Amino acid sequence: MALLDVKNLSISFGGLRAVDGFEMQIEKGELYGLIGPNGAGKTTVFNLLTGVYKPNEGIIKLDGEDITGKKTIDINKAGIARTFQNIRLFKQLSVLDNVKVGLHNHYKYSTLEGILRLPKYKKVEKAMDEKAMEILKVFDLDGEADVLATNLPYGKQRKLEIARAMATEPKLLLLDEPAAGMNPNETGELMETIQFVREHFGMTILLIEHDMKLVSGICEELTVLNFGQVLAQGKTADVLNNPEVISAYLGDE
Ligand SMILES: Nc1ncnc2c1ncn2[C@@H]1O[C@H](COP(=O)(O)OP(=O)(O)OP(=O)(O)O)[C@@H](O)[C@H]1O
Repeated sequence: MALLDVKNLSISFGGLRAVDGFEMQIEKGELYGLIGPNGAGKTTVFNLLTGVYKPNEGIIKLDGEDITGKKTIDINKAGIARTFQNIRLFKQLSVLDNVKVGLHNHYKYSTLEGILRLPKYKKVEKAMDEKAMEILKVFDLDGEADVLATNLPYGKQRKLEIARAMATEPKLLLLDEPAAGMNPNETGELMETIQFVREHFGMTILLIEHDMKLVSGICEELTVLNFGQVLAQGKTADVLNNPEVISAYLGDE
């Protein structure tokens, strides 16, 4: 059974069918790329997978569970976490606190326990600090735990966003253009981070990316979207050599 199984997914905005009959199956542990020209509908697919938009048609199953049309928070609890095209960190919080935000699905105390700083609150906060530090160590960000997120260099902000997503303990990690705005060195490090996350956590990863070096370097499978529809799907090398795919990209220049 595929970890992510999407069938006939569609959404329209006014007269525009932004995503049209979209299908995709991702197996556990796969590193999968979603590519396509600007405006093809890639981010809209992510927004459908994460409950930001409800589809007009179609079914989304995660690990056998129907998550179609559920709220974002419930989809995150079911096991999908994401990062955004424009990094969305809590910029005025510390690196440690950003990761703790991601832990809140799994660590609970009541509002009253929090306001009154009761022993349960203190115990849970301590456990969260320890867990967040553990995650930061894995991402080699523990040295910057107390730094405000806004003061991290760009590449590390991206890494922190991935660390925060991983703190929610997802089954599937969605990365929306992780290399956007990066120089070649930062992109190289990002590729290593993504491969590390896949290997260390056995994570299944779906990423949207325009950087073909990154896509061909780390993705095993690809889906190409064009005008909301799947243009090609399969092994990365085969898809990138597909003449229809090449012409869709040249048409975009
Ligand atoms: N909320 C919305 N309301 C109206 N139109 C929308 C909405 N969201 C997306 N669209 C339209 O749907 C189409 C697909 O947009 P989307 O952002 O998914 O493309 P994309 O493939 O991610 O593009 P890019 O690579 O430039 O980020 C575009 O024409 C966009 O204008």
